Amino acid sequence: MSAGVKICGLTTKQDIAYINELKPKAAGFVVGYPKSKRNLPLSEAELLMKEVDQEILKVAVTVSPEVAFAMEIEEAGFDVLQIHGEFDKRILDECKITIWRAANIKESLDAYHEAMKLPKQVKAVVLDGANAGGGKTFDWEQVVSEIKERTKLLILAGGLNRDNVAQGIKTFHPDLVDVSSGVEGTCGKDREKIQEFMTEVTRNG
Ligand SMILES: O=C(O)c1ccccc1NCC(=O)[C@H](O)[C@H](O)COP(=O)(O)O
Repeated sequence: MSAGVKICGLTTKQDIAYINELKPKAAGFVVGYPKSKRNLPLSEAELLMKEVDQEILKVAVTVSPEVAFAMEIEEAGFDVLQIHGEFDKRILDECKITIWRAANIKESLDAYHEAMKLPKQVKAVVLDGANAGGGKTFDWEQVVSEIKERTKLLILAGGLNRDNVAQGIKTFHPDLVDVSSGVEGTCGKDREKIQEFMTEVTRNG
């Protein structure tokens, strides 16, 4: 079966229209991280998220969230909370929401190995470039040669685009591929780029 696609960093009604037409598996909204050009206040992300078709997973993506913010995200109705940066484990006690833990690959793979050991509520590990949403790949060959343990779903992210996603799938056999920069135009997401990316994924399993 083909890898699913997550289109991340949605910010406009136009982006939502593309997603509802092209139907990736998941749609991501960056919240609580004003340093990002894709950041939205939670209330705005919630309004857009409610416009996303029912069958598409709605993912709130954030960095080092406090427990109270994780609770707000859950209450807003997102399906998944994707956590970059620090992970306060008390979130697991206070929230029931499915968590995807991001491992931003800088030098070591420690973050990946730690993420794989987390409790079952953490359903997936997102292998991402050094900087979230940075549009840059990491050293795939080096990383895949060091990954043995795989007890959760694997999501490949970081610098993917229509030209390299086939190789990424061949290298990691991920459950999902996650893209943001690679499907952007000058102003938000680009419909043609999303479509071409999704076609490549379908073609390459
Ligand atoms: O997109 C951001 O600016 C961002 C900021 C903080 C945390 C996560 C963020 N993005 C997450 C993603 O878009 C993806 O999970 C992933 O990093 C892929 O991004 P890209 O390399 O741009 O395709």
